[in-house]
Amino acid sequence: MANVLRNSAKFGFSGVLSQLSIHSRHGRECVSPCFSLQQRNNSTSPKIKVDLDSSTGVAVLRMQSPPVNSLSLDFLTEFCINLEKLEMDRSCRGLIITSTLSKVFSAGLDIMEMYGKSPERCGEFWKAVQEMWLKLYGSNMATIAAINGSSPAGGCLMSIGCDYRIMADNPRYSIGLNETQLGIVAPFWFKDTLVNTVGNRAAELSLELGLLYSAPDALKIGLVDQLVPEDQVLSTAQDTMSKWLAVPGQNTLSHWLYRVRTLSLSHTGCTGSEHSPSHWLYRVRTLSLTLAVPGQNTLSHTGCTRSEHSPSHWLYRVRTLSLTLAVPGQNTLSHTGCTGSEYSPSHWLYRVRILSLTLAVPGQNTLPHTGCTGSEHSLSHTGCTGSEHSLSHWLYRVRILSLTLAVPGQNTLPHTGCTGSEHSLSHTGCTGSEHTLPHTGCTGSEYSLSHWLYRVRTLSLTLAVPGQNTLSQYTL
Ligand SMILES: CCCCCCCCCCC/C=C/C(=O)SCCNC(=O)CCNC(=O)[C@H](O)C(C)(C)COP(=O)(O)OP(=O)(O)OC[C@H]1O[C@@H](n2cnc3c(N)ncnc32)[C@H](O)[C@@H]1OP(=O)(O)O
Repeated sequence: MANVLRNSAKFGFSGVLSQLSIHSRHGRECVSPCFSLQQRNNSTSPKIKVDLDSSTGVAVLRMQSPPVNSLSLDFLTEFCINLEKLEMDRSCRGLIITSTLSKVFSAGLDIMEMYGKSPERCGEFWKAVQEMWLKLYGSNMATIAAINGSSPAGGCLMSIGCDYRIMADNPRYSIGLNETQLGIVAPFWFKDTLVNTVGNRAAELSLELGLLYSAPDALKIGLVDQLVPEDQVLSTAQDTMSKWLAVPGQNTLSHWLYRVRTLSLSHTGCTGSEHSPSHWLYRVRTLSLTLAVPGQNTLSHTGCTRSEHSPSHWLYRVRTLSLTLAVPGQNTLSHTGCTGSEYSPSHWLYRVRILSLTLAVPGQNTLPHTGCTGSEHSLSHTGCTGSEHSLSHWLYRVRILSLTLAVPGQNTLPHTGCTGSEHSLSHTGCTGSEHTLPHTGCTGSEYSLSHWLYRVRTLSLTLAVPGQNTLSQYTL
């Protein structure tokens, strides 16, 4: 193990990944539909065993790949095939994932896959990792991880990709995204999933320090939901599953809406051109930010040359910052107008973020960071042209009006200066069917206004960026 990690470090993960980026530029396709699972599975001995109980509609997926259920390309391929089959089987409503090995749930990504492989193989492997997460996190089944052993890194990702986590109450077992400790950085979508699970601060600490939590500590921070004696992990998962399945429609709207944000902002819906969000998200977020090392040229596009921060510290923050501001098709941080040393990035980014969130006025070009040259943060910039409205007055009204009165398809926001159809749903910039309202199951007039407003509000807050496409929500 140590040798593997040493070799990986010697040859450099970043080298591998930059090779991968070149490969991606030419070969990247949509993750899900184009992913040729069948072609990749060369393994003969099954690494996954699935038992579906047709009376309960619950499947138990057992990982059985000694010594440690590491996530190799073969393993992931088999895992995804099985998941896909279950997903398509309408009789299956719940999925429990566990391990047949003693002491280990999964050791995470197979280190050997990240060492000395061709760019093509790296690309296949990395797609498979993403596919595993997308399928799990986007599953329509209720999913429970029955964690009966250690679950570091990719194993932890697999666990937090599930709806619920039950872990063996054994302090020798650990779980967490420890990549930083290995000298690599957890991709942003690992981070997003962790944030969704344990919250910002715990995720921040966890990622910067590369922490592995013992089972009791994992429970304390909410990384797992329940600890039970080791021999009861599976039975508890089965009991818990029956409760999940008793919730009407649990795996439809509420389940999905919560996840759609993470999924849509990540890299689902990869469909096209070089500047598609997926391309951008993958390359800029993962590559630039993962490979960024202060003092080296990788961060030069951010204008940041400071070396006083440790990489993990920096990477975590830069990643968050860039994710917040990145605008596809533009240079990530330059559009913030941060051109000199007078503002540290954190200073600037904090302000930009607050300003964007508070001053943005739908339908107007309120905070085009690119064009801000001086007086841009004055009140007039908000579109408020007279002294009769104080800033707080304006912001209060706009915010309330925007959120409360918006009725899709109508021009309910004149106060904001919107003059056309821009407050119809299309205003959200949804360009594909995946981000449209039907996605929520809401199809029109059968819903009352309050029903609608509730959904619109959630959707608007979640997806809508006036005048921009949905995925640039991270500009907020
Ligand atoms: C191609 C794309 C390149 C992208 C590069 C950029 C990177 C981007 C970021 C990627 C994010 C990474 C996510 C990951 O998951 S990285 C993997 C991290 N995993 C770990 O740190 C776990 C390491 N393992 C352990 O801690 C222990 O093994 C464990 C607690 C799981 C079990 O302990 P136990 O004592 O029971 O077993 P051993 O340690 O003795 O191990 C037994 C054998 O298994 C081998 N092993 C262990 N882990 C792995 C692994 N992850 N991959 C491959 N092999 C593994 C170990 O070497 C032992 O083998 P030998 O018996 O032959 O020595």
